[in-house]
Amino acid sequence: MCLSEAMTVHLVVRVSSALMALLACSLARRVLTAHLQNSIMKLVHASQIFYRYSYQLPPGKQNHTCGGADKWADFSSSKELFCSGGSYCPSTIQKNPCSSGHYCRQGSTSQEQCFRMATCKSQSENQNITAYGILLFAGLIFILLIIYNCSDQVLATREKRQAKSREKAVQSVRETAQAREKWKSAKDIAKKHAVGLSSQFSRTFSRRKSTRHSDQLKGLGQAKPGTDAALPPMPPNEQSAGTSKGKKKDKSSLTQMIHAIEEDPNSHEGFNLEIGDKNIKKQTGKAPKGKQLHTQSQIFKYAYGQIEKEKALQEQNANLTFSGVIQMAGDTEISKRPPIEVAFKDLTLTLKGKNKHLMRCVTGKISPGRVSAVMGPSGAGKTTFLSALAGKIKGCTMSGMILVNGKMESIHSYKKIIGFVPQDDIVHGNLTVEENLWFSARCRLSADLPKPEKVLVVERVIESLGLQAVRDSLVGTVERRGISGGQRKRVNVGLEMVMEPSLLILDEPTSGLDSSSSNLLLRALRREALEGVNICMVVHQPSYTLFKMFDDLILLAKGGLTVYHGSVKKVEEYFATLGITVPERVNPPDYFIDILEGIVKPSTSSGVTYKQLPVRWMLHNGYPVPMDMLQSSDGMAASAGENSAHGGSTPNAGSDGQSFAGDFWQDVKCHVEVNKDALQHNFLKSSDLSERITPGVFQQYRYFLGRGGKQRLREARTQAVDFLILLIAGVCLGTLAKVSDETFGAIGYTYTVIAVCTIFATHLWLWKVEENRGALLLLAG
Ligand SMILES: Nc1ncnc2c1ncn2[C@@H]1O[C@H](COP(=O)(O)OP(=O)(O)OP(=O)(O)O)[C@@H](O)[C@H]1O
Repeated sequence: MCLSEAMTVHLVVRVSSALMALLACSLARRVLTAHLQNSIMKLVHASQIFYRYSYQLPPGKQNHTCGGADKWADFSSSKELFCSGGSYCPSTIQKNPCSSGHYCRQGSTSQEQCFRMATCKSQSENQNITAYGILLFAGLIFILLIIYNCSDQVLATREKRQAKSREKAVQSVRETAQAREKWKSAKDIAKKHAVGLSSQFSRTFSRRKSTRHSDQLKGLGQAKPGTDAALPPMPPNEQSAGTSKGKKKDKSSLTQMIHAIEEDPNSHEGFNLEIGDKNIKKQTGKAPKGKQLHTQSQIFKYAYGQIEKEKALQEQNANLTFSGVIQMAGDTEISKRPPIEVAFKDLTLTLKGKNKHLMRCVTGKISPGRVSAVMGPSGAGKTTFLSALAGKIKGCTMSGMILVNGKMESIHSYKKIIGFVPQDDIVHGNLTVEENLWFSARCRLSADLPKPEKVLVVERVIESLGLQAVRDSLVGTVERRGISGGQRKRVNVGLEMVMEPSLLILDEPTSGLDSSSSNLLLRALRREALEGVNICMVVHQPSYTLFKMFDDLILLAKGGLTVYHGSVKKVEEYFATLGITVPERVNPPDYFIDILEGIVKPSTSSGVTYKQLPVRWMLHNGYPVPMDMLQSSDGMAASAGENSAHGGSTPNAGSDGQSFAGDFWQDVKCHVEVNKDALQHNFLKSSDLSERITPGVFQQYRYFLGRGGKQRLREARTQAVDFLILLIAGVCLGTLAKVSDETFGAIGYTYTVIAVCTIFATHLWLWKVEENRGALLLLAG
């Protein structure tokens, strides 16, 4: 009975049942009593879930019953329960050694044939598959080497092709522009000649005409029948057709040309652009939407052609007359964005839970088409002010009003057309400059805008931020050096510019930039303002030239109090009314900020102190002044601004006398409030008034996947090295660790886990070292 049972056991079932039995045995031995074991065994038996093992009789006990197989046995202490490895047991009484070319694992009832390239000596328990291992190892190394060497090539080839078609487009546009210039100058010459000729003709004709006319007059009465004079006068064209055909035809076409030139001296009639927008314009009758353009080269040609045209228009603008400006304003070519004007009245922000004022009684507005600078000492609340404007403030209660386009609407309703550039970088280091901009444009521009138009937007931004030279360069990460810091800052700004915002808010975009880069950036922003964009930015220590490039200034004192808000041109005039004059050769913004910091004592005859400046501004504009501020300005109480600036108490603060539990409770409350705000900010939907339909979630997810793929491909080199290290580690440890049936290679697995952890820990450490190295280099410098 035992034998027949043993012979019917299938290999797979046997292994699984052995595994189950092993686990159960080792556990049961420790935990269960013998009685419990028997009960379980009976249960298992009755359920018929498990098959029994191939059983081998103890040596020398031929008549031994097979009852032992029905009992649980501890595998680790009595191996002989199974047919031992290297032999096979066709019956319970027979044990044969495994022959060469075969292998017999523990508990075998027959010997197994070795695989083709594997070697099996006689009495082998396992086949030797080293050859397979070497092949696999070589194959994996080969694949990793391919990834290491070619991963960059895939993207590089694509980029090269794109760059080529772009170069071609630039070349063609340049040629077109040159040809256009030639055509224009030829036309000018022709025009001059034509005008000369026409005056000559008119003189000759008028002479002849007068002669003929007098002849006609003379001959009217004496004309003989059958002569010309008797006939009614012919229309001039017919006349010319009838008589001196050649000359007169010349004259008429010349006249037409003169008229054409006189009507539109800039027309390029007779001059066909290869893929110029003018041609398309003629077909559609209005500005092209790029729908007809399909190939990359066509799209680039269109974009560059358009940019060239805009440049020419700008050059013309430089010496525009007043009437020219009026014409320009009506020109549909200059696209205007939907305007966003933000007005704020008595804006006060108080930190929840702590009752600390971050900003107080700020009143004013920022307008479309103007560039406003927010300045003030460090910690004055500039970033807080920008965040409040953009509707990004969290953990604060806000009082006062914010009006958008004169209405009480939530700023969130316009979020699709509001760009926000934070202080920290938002670029992706392992994408190129162009890829970063393109991703932002695709996700945030209107979904129905055709691709060529999006390309045009991106190209325009690259051009205006002076990023052409680095457009194909990686932005760079800690591990991989990329573009310079200044260029990186510009890319940050570009990410928001490509979404064509109506309100653009920037937090210190010029920090860390040299004066020429700052100038370039501000010029680009001014160009945006020309399109009606409302620009508001925090700027630190601008040079005088830069300062003069702003339209408006919002000067904040510590505690988020306004000291001045108005035109840049009038700031010195205002401070002069307070008796504060900027000394010679001192940069006005630097001087004002030094005063607000308390570093410089204003040289004033009126005795105004820096603490009084916010109240003076309020009184100057007739704004209501809170009592505590009024008292503080009179020197009767501690200044609210000063308190806030130094992190002290404000209206209801009284933490000094609070117990630890009270403080803790305040902190918890504050934390909850901040999280609540964050949740509301992310999940509460406000109505969309931006009139822009951006790509849907799935479309954006598709773009995101594309970007992710590129990033992974860029990191492929590092990952290939990681896998190579893992592979070698695995081979080494695998060779060292003995794999046996009892442990199921658990030691090998443990080693591998340790190796993986070590490698990742090393990576982390390396990143830290890199970061610190950067910091140390800075310190050393
Ligand atoms: N969420 C907040 N929790 C606690 N304090 C805050 C919070 N937000 C701002 N503050 C405090 O408000 C003050 C103004 O901060 P803000 O970052 O607006 O200053 P800033 O003028 O932009 O400074 P800097 O020029 O140095 O960037 C600081 O004292 C800051 O500690």
